[in-house]
Amino acid sequence: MTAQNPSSAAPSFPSATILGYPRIGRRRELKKAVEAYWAGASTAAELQAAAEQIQAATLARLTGLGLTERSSVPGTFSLYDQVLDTAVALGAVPARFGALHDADGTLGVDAYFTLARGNAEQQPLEMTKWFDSNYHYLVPEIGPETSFSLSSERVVEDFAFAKAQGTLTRPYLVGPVTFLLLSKASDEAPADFAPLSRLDDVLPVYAELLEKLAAAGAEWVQLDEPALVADLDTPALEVSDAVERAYAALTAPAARPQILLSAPYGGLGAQSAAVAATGVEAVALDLFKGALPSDAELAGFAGKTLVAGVVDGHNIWRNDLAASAAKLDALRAAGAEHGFAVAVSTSTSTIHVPHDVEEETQLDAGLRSWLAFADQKVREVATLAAYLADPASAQAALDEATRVIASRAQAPGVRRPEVRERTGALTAADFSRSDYAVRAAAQDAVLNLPPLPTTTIGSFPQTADVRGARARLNRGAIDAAEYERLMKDEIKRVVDLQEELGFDVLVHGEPERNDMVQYFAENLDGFDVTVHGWVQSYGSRCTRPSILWGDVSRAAGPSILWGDASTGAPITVPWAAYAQSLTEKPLKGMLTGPVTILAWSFVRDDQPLAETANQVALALRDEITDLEDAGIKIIQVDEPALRELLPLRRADQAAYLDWSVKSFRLATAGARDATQVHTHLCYSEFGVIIDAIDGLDADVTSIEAARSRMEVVNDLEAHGFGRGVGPGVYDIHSPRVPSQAEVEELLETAVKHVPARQLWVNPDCGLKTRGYAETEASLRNLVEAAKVARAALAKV
Ligand code: MET
Ligand SMILES: [Zn+2]
Repeated sequence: MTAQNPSSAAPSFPSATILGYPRIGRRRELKKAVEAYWAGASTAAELQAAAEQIQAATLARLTGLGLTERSSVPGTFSLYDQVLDTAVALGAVPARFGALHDADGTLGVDAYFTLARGNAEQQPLEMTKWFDSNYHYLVPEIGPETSFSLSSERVVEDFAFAKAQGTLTRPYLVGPVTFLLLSKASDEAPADFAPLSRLDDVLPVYAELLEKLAAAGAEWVQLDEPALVADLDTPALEVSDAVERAYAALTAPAARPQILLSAPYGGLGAQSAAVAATGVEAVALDLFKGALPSDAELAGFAGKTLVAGVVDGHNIWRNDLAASAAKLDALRAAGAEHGFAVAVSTSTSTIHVPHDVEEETQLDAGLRSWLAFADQKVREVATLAAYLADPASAQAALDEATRVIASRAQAPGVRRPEVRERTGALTAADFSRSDYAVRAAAQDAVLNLPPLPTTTIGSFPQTADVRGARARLNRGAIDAAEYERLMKDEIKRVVDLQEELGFDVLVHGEPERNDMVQYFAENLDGFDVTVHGWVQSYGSRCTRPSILWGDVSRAAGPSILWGDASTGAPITVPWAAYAQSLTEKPLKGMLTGPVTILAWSFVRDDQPLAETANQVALALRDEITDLEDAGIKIIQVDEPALRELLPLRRADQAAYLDWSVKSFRLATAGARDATQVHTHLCYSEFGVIIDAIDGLDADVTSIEAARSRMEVVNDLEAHGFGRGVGPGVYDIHSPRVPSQAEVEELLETAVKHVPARQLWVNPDCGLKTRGYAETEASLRNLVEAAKVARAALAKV
C-alpha cells in the first residue's frame, strides 16, 4: 500500500478517543516480564511475547469498550517510558555510554534498558516528574555533539502488530518541541547550550518515522506536546517559534499520516495561536484543567478537528457528563460557525489512573459508583461522542451521572459537621508558633545536642521478614498481637543499631508502614484503599494511591486507651513511645505532611485542595499533641512532594504555595516551644521554592543534596536560611557506600555556606529500599565523618 497525501479524501478523526492507556497490564504483567528479563530469568523473545500479550489484551479491551473507529485506539504501549522511546527512536544516546548502537545502526532492547537503568560504569539517564503528575520520565541528554538518526522502529512494529490483530491504532510519539524542552544539556555541551537549538536536526528523523508509519498504513499519528501548557525557562516566543518551524517541517511531506497534536495537563494559553497556525489536522485540548478557549482562539482552529479533552485523565472521579455535554454544545456551535470539527477525548493519557473500578469489589458500592478508572473513562468518552451525534441517545446516561454525583454530595462521611466546624473556626494564631529564638532556647534546654547532630530520615531497610510479617497478617496467618511483637523486635534492632553507631537523634525505623502515605490513609477517616489500583510511577515501579473521598480526621481507635471520639485514635504513638522507651537519646516521631498525603493520593475534586489539606493538617496536629504527651520531643513531618504539586503556570504558583505552606504550619503550629519540629524534602530541586521552605517555619529541615554535591547549600546561603538544616550527605538511591572521606568533604562544603551551629548530618532520604549491610557501613562512615567535622570545629 502506498502512502497518501492527507488532503481532502483523508480519513476524518475518530469521534471518540483517549490520549493514552495504562501500559503495565491489569495484573502488572509488564512489571513481571521486564523484571524477569533484567534478572536473566527470561529471553528477549519471551519479553517481546509478554509485551505483545499486553498490547493484544489492551486492543481487545478498548475496542470492546467502544473505541471501534479507525485510529481511535492510541498506540501508547511502552516497555519503560515514552520519552525514552522517543529518544531511542531518534538515536539520542549520551556520549558517556559509548557505542550502544548495533552494527546495523539500531538501538536494541538492551541498549534501551541500559539508558534506563545504567550499567557498571554509567549512571542511568536522570529521572524526573512528568508535568504535575507522579509519573517519572527519563531525561534525554542533548548537546551539539548528539547525532540523530532513526534508531528504533518499535512504534512502527507495534502499529503493525495491532494491525495484524485487526485494529488500526494511532501511533504515539513525544512531539519534537516537548522532547527538546524536556531534555537537558549533555555533559559535553557548553554552558549556555539549549537542547531546543537542535530542533532542525531532529525534524528529519521525525519525518522519516512518519513516512514509515504512513507506509505501514497509519492514518493518524499523535504527537504529544504537553510542554506547551507549562511556563518553562524558555521564553514563550521562542517556544511559539519552535512550534511553527517544527510543524511546518512535519506537515510538508506528502507521505505522512495526519497529525494529532495533543496538549494535555492544562490550557494552551499564549501558545494557542501558534498551535492553531500549524498545518496539523487535529489538536487535542485539555478542557478539564484548561478553560474553554475564547471565541477568537476557537476561530483559529478552522479546518481542523478539535479533540475536546473533557473527561479527566488524571484523577478517578466519575465525569459530570451533563457539564461535559454543555462544553461540547458550546464547541459544536463554535465549530459550525468557524468551520472545525469536534471529537471527544480524555484530557490526558489515562496512564495516571488504574485500569478498572469493577476490580475493586471490596469497596463500598456507593463509593465505587462515584469512580471512573481508565476503562470507565473510555465508556464516558464514547457516551459523550454519542451525545454529540445524537443528544437524545445519551440522555439516560447523562441523567444517571447527574444522579450519582448528587448522591455523592449527600453521602455519609463526605461532609462531616464536626470536621467542618474545626476548619471553619481557624484563626491566624492556629498557623503560627512562637518566635524561633524562643523555641530554639527551649529546645536546647531539653535536647542537649552536640554541634552537627547526627540523625536519619526515618525508615530503615524493609527486610523480607518485615514485609513477610505484614503479608501474613493480611492473610490472617498471624494475629495482630503477633504482628505487633514482630514489629517491636524490628524496632528494637533499629534502635540498638543506632545506639551502637552513635547517632544523636534516633528513629524507630518505620517497619510497620507499607508506604508513607497509605499507612496514614488506612488510619484516617475519609480515605479508602484499593486492591488492584496500581499506577505506573516509573519503569516497572508502580504505586497504589489511596482514595481521599470524604472529610478527614483520625479514625476512632480499637481501644479507649487511644484518644477520644472527637479527635480519633493516635496512629503512630504506640510505636514511637515503645522506641523511646528503649533509649535515653531523643527519639524522633515521624509523620507524613498534608501536601504529600494529597499529592500521593487520589483527592476529592468537590472542594478546593486547600480545604482538604487543612482537614488532613488538623488530624496530624492531633497526632502531634499525642506524641508530645507520650514523651516524644522531636517530631518530623515529611513533605517530599511539596515541589511536585507546584502549578505549571507561574501565575498559579503563589496561591498554591500559600495554601500548601499554611497546611504544614497548621499541622505543626500546635507543637510546644520545646518540641523540635523537623521537615524533610527530597525528589526534586528546591532552589525555586526556597522562600516557601523557609515559610514552613520548621526548626530543622533535611533536604536531599548528596547527588547534586550540595548544590542546595548555595540556595540556602543566598536566602539567608536561619534555622536548622540537614543537607543530605549519603545518596540512598544507590547501593554504593560513601566513604568517610567523601562525607567529610561534603560537610566541609556545607560549613562554608551554612553556619555550623545550624547544620545537621543525615542521609538524603529514608533507607527502606536499601539492604542492611550497605546501610550499616554507610551510616558508620556518616557518624565518623561528623565526629571529625565536629573536632575540626572545636579547634577554630
Ligand atoms: C520520600 S521521603 C521519605 C521519608 C520517610 N520518613 C522515610 O524515611 O522513608
Ligand atoms: Zn525523602
